[in-house]
Amino acid sequence: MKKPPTQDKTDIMSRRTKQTYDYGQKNLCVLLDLDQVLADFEGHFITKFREKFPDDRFVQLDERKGFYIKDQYEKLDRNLGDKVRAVYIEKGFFLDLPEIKGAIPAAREMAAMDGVDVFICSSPLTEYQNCLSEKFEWVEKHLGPEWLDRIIIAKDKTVINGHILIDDRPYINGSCKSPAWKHIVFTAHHNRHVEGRQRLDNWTDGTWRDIIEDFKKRI
Ligand SMILES: O=c1ccn([C@@H]2O[C@H](COP(=O)(O)O)[C@@H](O)[C@H]2O)c(=O)[nH]1
Ligand SMILES: [Mg+2]
Repeated sequence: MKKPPTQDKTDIMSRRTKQTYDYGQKNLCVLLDLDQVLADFEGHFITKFREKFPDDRFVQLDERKGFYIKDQYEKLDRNLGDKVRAVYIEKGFFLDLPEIKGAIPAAREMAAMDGVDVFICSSPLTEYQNCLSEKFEWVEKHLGPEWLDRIIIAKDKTVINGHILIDDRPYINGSCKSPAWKHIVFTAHHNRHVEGRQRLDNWTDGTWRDIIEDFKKRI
């Protein structure tokens, strides 16, 4: 465990988070996914897809099934896969994602809670050219520049340390077979068929506070 700093309060890491030092207490480390947890990827996708391809078939939100939109559209028509991709790799797509209702005030309140550190943990598209910088811009625009130091970009979230990962992707696999975090599934249309998982359904009914308080007691 890290030793407490001697006197240098300008140490950059101690400014970034309510850092856990070896004072015999521990902060709960919460990892928040970005797309479909803080930012409405699916809703924005449909709007943009219908604008760009008004004559094509599309999948209504309440008919979504499976994590990747592209996979479901390709089942409708195999030519739709490239059109789906064209929508979300376009410049501005990630920057213009609307907020998931209540996510921003909840993230701010969570980060201000005693004994809680919050990070944003997001996977980039492999076609990262617009997506990567726009994820940072989105966080700066919606949460503020002080949150830029809390962004973790990882293709493989299983190797990231933390106590809780709140993420809409129902199955998160990677090279670490027993990740440090407990996965709380953030409910989305595409994952509502998945059973037997601890969930957070929304940011508006206050249940996120109960989850955080419960985990604070367990660490
Ligand atoms: O249908 C799709 C296609 C791509 N994505 C992308 O996957 C990652 C997931 O990111 P998280 O921040 O971990 O949610 C991201 O690059 C999306 O653009 C998707 O979510 N759905
Ligand atoms: Mg997501």
